[in-house]
Amino acid sequence: MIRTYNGDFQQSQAQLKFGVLALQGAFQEHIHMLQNIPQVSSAIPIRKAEQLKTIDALIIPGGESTTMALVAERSGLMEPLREFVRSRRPTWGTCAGMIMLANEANKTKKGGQGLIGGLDITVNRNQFGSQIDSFESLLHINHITTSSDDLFPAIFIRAPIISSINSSNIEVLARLEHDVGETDASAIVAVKQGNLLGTAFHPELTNDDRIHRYFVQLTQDYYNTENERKINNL
Ligand SMILES: NC(=O)CC[C@H](N)C(=O)O
Repeated sequence: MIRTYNGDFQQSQAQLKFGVLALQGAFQEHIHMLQNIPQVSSAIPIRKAEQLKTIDALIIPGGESTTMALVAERSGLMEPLREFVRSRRPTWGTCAGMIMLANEANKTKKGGQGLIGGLDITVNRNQFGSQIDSFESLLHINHITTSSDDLFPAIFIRAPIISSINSSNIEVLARLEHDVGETDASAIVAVKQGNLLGTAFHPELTNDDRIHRYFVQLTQDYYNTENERKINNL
């Protein structure tokens, strides 16, 4: 028997509740992907701070990080989102979502833009400029792909890159692998730091749910360990 986060005993697997920030951008696609994963009991759009208390893990989708930050600030969500990340609950940002999770962003709008923070990285917004707005690339991703036969189809749309890693706790999960315009093949496009994930691309726009499954597994492992720790301390 597994004890879930809220202390209930379940017969089989932990049933995890996921939220997807739904202020703007590609949130519906994430919700659909999550709903098809067995350990996920619910995947709901998050628009209010109170809803954050009801979920075990969060995805921040792609879209436009400046708009997302503005709406989050207006809805009183910015500080609760920071608190969610500080509480160590698993959080994954894709594209604009990764920008929101970065501690530092370059090429921000005039006067800067609000960030949730948590990932000790610097991101360059709109790295590929208008010349290469969108492209698809097959990537090796740590923990996700195992050989050159099962690479991940990564869709980049006005994407950022991770221009600097500012902590030894960051694990690089993926690099571009091919030069794209002026951007070198070594550019970092996916990272992990504890329970935080950041991907510069859009896995929810593919048919490949391996990163979603990985995120769900990471969430399940985290709560299993937490519960064991709590039970041992009883
Ligand atoms: N597809 C995306 O999420 C684009 C990100 C967008 N360029 C931003 O800066 O927020």
